[in-house]
Amino acid sequence: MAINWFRAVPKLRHSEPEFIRSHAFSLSFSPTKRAFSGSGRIATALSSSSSSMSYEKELAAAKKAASLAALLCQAILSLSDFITFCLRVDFKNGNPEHKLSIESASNSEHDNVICDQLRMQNICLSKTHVVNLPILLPFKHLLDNESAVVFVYHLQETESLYFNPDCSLSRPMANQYNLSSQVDFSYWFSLLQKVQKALLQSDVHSKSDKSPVTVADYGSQAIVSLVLERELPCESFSLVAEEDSGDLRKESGQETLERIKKLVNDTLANSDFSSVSNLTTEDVLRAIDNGKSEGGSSGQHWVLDPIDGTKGFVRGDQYAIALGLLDEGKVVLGVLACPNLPLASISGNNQHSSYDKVGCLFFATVGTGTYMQPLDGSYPIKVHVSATENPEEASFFESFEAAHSLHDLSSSIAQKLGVKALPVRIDSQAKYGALSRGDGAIYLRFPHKGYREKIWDHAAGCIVVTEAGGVVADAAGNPLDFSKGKYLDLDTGIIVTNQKLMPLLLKAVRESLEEKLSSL
Ligand SMILES: Nc1ncnc2c1ncn2[C@@H]1O[C@H](COP(=O)(O)O)[C@@H](OP(=O)(O)O)[C@H]1O
Ligand SMILES: [Mg+2]
Repeated sequence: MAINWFRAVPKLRHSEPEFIRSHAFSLSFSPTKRAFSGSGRIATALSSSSSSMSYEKELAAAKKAASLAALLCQAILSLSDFITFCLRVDFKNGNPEHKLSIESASNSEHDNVICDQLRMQNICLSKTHVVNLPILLPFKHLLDNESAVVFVYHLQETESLYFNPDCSLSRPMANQYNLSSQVDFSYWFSLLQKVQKALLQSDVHSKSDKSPVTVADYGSQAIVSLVLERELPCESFSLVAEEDSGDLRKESGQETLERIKKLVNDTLANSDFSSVSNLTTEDVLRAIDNGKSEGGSSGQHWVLDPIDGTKGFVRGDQYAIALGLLDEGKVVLGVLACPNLPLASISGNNQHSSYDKVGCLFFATVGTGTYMQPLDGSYPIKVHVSATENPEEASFFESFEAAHSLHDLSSSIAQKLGVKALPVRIDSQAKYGALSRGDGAIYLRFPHKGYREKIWDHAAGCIVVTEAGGVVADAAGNPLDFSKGKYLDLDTGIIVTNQKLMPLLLKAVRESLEEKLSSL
């Protein structure tokens, strides 16, 4: 037996990972632990190199797939015929009921509906106007709220205007437009009052079928599915992914489907996969539907969120293409492409970075650590979570969207820990990526009651953080269980930090949850 092993080694290094799992080491290789058991020189050598040897090829394929999908998403964001304008009003008190969000794509009904409504209000708000206007909006008076954030998009430009209760503008907008709190907002006040009325009267926000995010979501899923299938030909290819082709197969989905096909073909044509680029709509639909698997505790399953943080994507903020690999129910590989994440730290304490370089790829395989590589393809570096033992120095991450996580609860936990920095609120699993390189030390996620977390929202992020030395757990301190199908069965929430801070964090979480319960 030992001689057989010895002979198999050089061959296995270049052979299919499936072959390793199913045949050669059936007696000595544990698929669950991903390790070789046995004794002596050969077994030791094998066990020390087993994970990198087994997942090398999968990782290379996953990196290619995620990078290409990221390229596609960026291309979509830069297409003028998709995002002509998008006005979003978001209230800082975090109450989702008070949220008004309008996302629009040019040449679509949305623009026309909004423009018609505005015309009826005697406002001529052409696309050019929207682009050039720094929309100054003292929403405090308009909606009797604490403060508001307005986002105006055009092509790749994104401006964020922060209005304080005293109607002054927060930086950097004030600087950028050379404005000060002395500016007379009265003209804008009346204009925007009318705009808001018009927007509320229109029902555009319910018609989102042609939005760029739809095309990007499907396109990204199709690309990842095609690349993985091509790179890792294997009979039992299984993909658990967020989207399915149901809506695209309907009559109403045909225009969107054509757009997706074109973008997917264009993206592949400009890549190593140019030979796959003449896809028909049926090819695209089939690639999307590859993601119908349910996952589970046996075998291998790829887990994909084609655009995680869709709200951030539309806002022009953070989003991620997240790809994980489950093997016997455990996450063994993860890749996160974060096209908008600065290469420099985004911790609450980093006041100085200009964030001019963005786009990061994080990747990890079990037992080999986590790496971050700029999306432009330059060299990867090994990353580690923050080593801080002092919660006062730790800044923490949470969802940008208050509807996705209870900000009040996080704030109570942070207060108990003595965290001084303000929360860093960003969308998507970019939080896991940022945490893995030590930008902050804690990530807190407490969904509203009844919400069930999905595996594609955490699989890649989880291994990226754990391989960088962090711990990902539910609110009771249990590791996340990815073996139950599409959903994670969780105790209350998800908390992430380094090993030293975890006991303190768990204590603060327990106390805050008890207080919350007793106040009900
Ligand atoms: N009510 C809710 N509570 C918690 N998470 C939610 C939610 N509604 C949607 N989500 C999930 O939150 C993800 C985004 O996470 P984050 O808040 O960290 O950006 C979404 O991923 P998608 O954007 O891929 O749909 C979605 O799966
Ligand atoms: Mg998601």
